[in-house]
Amino acid sequence: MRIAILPDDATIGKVAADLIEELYREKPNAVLGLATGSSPLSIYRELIERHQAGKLSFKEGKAFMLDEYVGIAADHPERYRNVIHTEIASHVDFPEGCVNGPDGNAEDLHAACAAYDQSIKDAGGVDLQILGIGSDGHIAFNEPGESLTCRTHVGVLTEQTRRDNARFFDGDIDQVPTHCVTQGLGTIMDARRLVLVAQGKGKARAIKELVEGAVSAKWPATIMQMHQDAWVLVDEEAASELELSDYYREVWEKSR
Ligand SMILES: N[C@@H]1[C@@H](O)[C@H](O)[C@@H](COP(=O)(O)O)O[C@@H]1O
Repeated sequence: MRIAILPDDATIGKVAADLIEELYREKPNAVLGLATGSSPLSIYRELIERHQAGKLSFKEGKAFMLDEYVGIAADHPERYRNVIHTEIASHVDFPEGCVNGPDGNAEDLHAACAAYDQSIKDAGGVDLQILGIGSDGHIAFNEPGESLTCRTHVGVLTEQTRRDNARFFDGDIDQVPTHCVTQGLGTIMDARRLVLVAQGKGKARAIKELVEGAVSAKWPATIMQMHQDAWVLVDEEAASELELSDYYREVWEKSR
């Protein structure tokens, strides 16, 4: 893994956006994997700025989202499809209909999950997947105990995740949906590059497990240790429990 301990969120956004800009320069029809949550917002701000400055275009691109709540109202601002529209898609130039997300309101959720995996395959796979991480080590909505190879599926959110996400639902855990549809860890691992970002003390334990823990379903993000091109971009607080942080800093400096 490439581990970067960076001074602040703005720098995390810049480093991740550099990777995405480089991708679209080399491959204008690249497929980008989009994540929700607060962690990727600095990346989206950078991408929008670069797009508005004429340096970056997604006009031949496609995007796939990671996950969605089940049963959330179509016009709910926290429906991930709406969040992605607000935070990034409406500000850049992906062609109409080219930003895809799993359907949490499908009549047959299992069929919709299988169809979603197929649509990612049909698009040629994800070139670069942006990821955040839950405080319990989940990526997308793959909670502890999930199969390390699963495909897009219906999942049950842990109480910790619902508590963490209650801040987006008037601080009321009862308003947070109990189920989700999510790309599986197997689906995510098929992306050609993974770029995970994390900020703040609340992510320190999950980052320690991700980078230095044993690969295990208890901490689903640890599966990234098995990926050949995984980047972990964190701030000082999120890196604060890493035992080998001095070494990671040295490697990062020497490999630039
Ligand atoms: N499903 C999302 C994840 O994709 C996200 O990475 C995580 C962290 O969120 P945040 O970045 O707001 O801390 O929580 C949510 O539950």
